[in-house]
Amino acid sequence: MLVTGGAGYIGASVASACLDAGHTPIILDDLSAGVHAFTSGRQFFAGDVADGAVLAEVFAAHPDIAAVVHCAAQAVVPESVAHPLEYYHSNVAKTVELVEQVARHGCRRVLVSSSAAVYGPAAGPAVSESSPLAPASPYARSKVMVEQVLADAAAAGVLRAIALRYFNPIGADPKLRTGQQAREPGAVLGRLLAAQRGAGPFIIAGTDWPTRDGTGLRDYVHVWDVARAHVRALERFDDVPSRNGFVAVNIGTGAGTTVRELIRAFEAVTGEPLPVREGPRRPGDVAGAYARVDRADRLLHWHAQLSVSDGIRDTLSWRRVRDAVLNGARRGGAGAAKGA
Ligand SMILES: O=c1ccn([C@@H]2O[C@H](COP(=O)(O)OP(=O)(O)O[C@H]3O[C@H](CO)[C@H](O)[C@H](O)[C@H]3O)[C@@H](O)[C@H]2O)c(=O)[nH]1
Repeated sequence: MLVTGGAGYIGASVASACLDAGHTPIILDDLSAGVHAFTSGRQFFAGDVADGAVLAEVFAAHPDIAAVVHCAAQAVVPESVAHPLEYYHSNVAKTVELVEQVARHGCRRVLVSSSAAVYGPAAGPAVSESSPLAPASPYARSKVMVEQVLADAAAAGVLRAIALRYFNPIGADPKLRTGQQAREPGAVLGRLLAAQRGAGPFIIAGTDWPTRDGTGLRDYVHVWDVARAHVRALERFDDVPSRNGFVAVNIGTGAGTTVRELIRAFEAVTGEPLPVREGPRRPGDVAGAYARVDRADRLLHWHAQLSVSDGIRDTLSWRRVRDAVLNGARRGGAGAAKGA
């Protein structure tokens, strides 16, 4: 299968999970956010998902591509607020181009990255796929639009599509082939890592949320479970019932973790107390939600197997090898991909 964004955090994990399951991923990535080291030993085409010439080259070399896993996207919420047109162009317009091209090359299965960000804050705390959509940023709206584009194309018989709505992915490939590209990602686990290495206390962003301990609640799902969900969806693609050829599926653990619980889990994994301070809410933040995951279970025969502690442990392990992997000095852990 073709994996767009296959040199990024999630796409590279998907490519690894495909390899481990015996499916050869073909990676298409423009390396704007992805890293070249994650394509090491894998079939890789450098280019834009909307570039017809590159896609023609990909399909000429691999006419048997049965499905496209479309992970390439811009995904930084504040950046999307500052540069909405860039986000709609990259995420929506280029998806339209990609889908037209791949259908022209005879490939009619698309698995696309979507996000829990499509749901409104009022949908929580447990959100199912039929909870109301109320995307709160250009990034989130671009994901809703991508789903709509695919649903309409599916209804017209152009293709069939499955959208996976990820909750909060954490962790790294347990074999440490890939992980977060950034040294200290902006999301909460990156802030915990920064506090652990002495960059000042971790600030809890709000203690007056309507949750069991007053702190924000999220459904942290291990990126390897997320990657496995893609493999399941690809393997079951033609058996997944859908309305008019399109279906959206939540990818989460089905359980919420508060910030205080996350801190305790982090301290349990490291065995050290973490410097923590209570602070105000972040602007635009929400209390949060967790996924209802019965549809993933029913349609994909998938459920998360790894815990939040596993995600923390793999994040810490990844931090130790990250520089060596990105510099090409280390090609993942045991069982790293050999040339595909
Ligand atoms: O220093 C911090 C950072 C985060 N938090 C809390 O940790 C939880 C998780 O925060 P994240 O920023 O990790 O996750 P969000 O769900 O808020 O945001 C994530 O999902 C968004 C889409 O919904 C975007 O993709 C965003 O980039 C990504 O981080 C929240 O309760 C937040 O308030 C803190 O207490 N302190």
